[in-house]
Amino acid sequence: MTVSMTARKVLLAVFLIALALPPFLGANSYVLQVLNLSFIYAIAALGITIATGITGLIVLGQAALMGVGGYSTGLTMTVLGWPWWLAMPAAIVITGLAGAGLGLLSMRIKGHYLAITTLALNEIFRVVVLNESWLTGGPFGLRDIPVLRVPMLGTTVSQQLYLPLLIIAVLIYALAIRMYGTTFGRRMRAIRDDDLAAETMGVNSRRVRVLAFVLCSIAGAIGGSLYVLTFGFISPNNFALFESIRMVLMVVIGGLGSIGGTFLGALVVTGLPEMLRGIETYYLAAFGLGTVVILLTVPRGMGVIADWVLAPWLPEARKSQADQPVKQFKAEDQEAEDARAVAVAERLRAEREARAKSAPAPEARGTLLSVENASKKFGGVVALKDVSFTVQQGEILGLIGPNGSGKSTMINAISGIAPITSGRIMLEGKEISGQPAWNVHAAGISRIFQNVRVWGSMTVLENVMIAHPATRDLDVLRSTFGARSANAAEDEARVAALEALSLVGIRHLADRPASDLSFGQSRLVEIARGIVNKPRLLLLDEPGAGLRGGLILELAEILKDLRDKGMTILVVEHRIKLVVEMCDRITVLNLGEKIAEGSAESVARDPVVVDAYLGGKVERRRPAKTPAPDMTGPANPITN
Ligand SMILES: Nc1ncnc2c1ncn2[C@@H]1O[C@H](COP(=O)(O)OP(=O)(O)OP(=O)(O)O)[C@@H](O)[C@H]1O
Repeated sequence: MTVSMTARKVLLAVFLIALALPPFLGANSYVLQVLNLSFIYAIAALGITIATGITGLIVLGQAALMGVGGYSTGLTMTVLGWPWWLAMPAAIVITGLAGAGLGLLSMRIKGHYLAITTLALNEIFRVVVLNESWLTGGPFGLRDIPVLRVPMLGTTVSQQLYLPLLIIAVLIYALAIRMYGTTFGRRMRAIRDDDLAAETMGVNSRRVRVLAFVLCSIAGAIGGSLYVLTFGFISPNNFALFESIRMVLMVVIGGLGSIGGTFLGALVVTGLPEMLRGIETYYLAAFGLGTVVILLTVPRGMGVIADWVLAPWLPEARKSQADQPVKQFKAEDQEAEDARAVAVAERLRAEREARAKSAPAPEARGTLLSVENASKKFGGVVALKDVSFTVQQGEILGLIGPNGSGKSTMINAISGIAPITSGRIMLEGKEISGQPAWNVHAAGISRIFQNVRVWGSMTVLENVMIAHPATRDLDVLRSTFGARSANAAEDEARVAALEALSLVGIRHLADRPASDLSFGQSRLVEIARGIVNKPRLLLLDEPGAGLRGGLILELAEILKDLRDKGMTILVVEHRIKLVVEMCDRITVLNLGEKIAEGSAESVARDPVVVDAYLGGKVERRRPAKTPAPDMTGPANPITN
């Protein structure tokens, strides 16, 4: 049974109203204090969800960032005498700067090493606070910090601050959910799913990583500030390693990456141990056991419930993940997919033939890309050696060669993910070698990879929208707060993405999570993603690998269609029949060196090429003056 989106909105409203009621139902100060604490931790733990759950950067030192926020607030209020409304923004800026430093560090330190570095933050914070006691009060902490008061809301501090804390937490969570579905959220998720693919599709991973850490720190700072303003006292113990682990637990119980789940996780991790205090010494053991049972039985944690309720505000992929299990691709789906591919191929062919009758395809118009004496070494391995060739405007150039000849290395070098060791790569006279992948993409070069690399946690539409230039430079504030320019850019990217999906015949899959797709469909998503920015040069690394039947036909027709529309294409492909059918010219590599180039026919005649494919056996197999082999027939050694 599916429950309507309106019903879910009502459910959320009921939940929030129920959460607002305790002070009005006469809940005692202790209960309110525990709930206040859980709202504060919910805000701080959201930082971990943003950095770790959404962007994939493991943060194990959130309590330290919370501590920086807490101490900054406490010190500016006690030493400088600032009011809370000045102290809190100052704390956010100070902690945000610390986060930016962490982000810069994350460019050099990756994965588990980064996790260990953030873990060390806890210890660094503890040692600094303990040793600089002239400023921080050392082990005794800071006392008598003025707490916030809202007299009209009750007599005790916990009563007075209950509603403000709840409202602040709900607002911050609403902003985070909004950010998740906009361009910045998409870029974060793309980096988590596959950072290399993200970079080649124009995502500036450095900027996104730094911003993810800054947002994580801001959440920590707000949590730390509110802690100080609620309790009026802090000591190093309030922000120790144990607190970091507790916040990680909130995020994990909440279902890693689920924003709503983190809120529920914070309520459970803060509240449940207090409820279990009745069993005295065993309460923490019981809590630990309960956590393990939750994680074993519901690996997506409380995110299952939270995402289901919040579905009206979540992007389609998360929504459908919350509603139904991943769809398995079956044999009958494959048949339908094949029939669809053949139909698209026939449509494109008919359109192309009609175009050819009314107007001839544009001629090649000068050099678009020139590779000049490019060499690439991996330690002692020379993958490319002094390779030079050009790609002419509007042509399809095939790059072929036996296994290990350097084809993928060349594509990687052009697309900016594996810079050449020497030589130059020029795009219309401007050097692009040495540029990061996102700048190469912005210059007008798109690529698809040898192995399919779609972002599985996003919808097909989101996958394609990321690569559109309209949203590339939108900052987090403009896109989250829905500035008019940001909304217009989103609309432009959405329309272009749907057009690209139509062109490759899979518009009907736009709202499906990419993880649900077959291999062939994922390949088509990659092509749509590669062409949505209308690149000047499209690089394809074995686009036919793993495809068969109708999809191969469809691929060949799509590429010819793009070429007819003026797109320049450089394609690496092992299926020589496909290369011969599609390409205007062919360049051949062997052992990292260029050994031939020209038309399919001239390349096929070249004994050096045949020799490279047969590994030196050509002379024994074929007399020197035999006619050129038929590139499309099985007798040709290159085609087999
Ligand atoms: N990251 C790397 N580290 C070390 N050596 C590498 C790396 N990438 C490629 N090579 C080496 O460079 C050479 C060229 O590899 P490359 O993948 O470019 O060849 P290819 O022509 O694309 O092969 P295939 O057709 O099998 O994909 C090979 O000897 C390969 O082992």
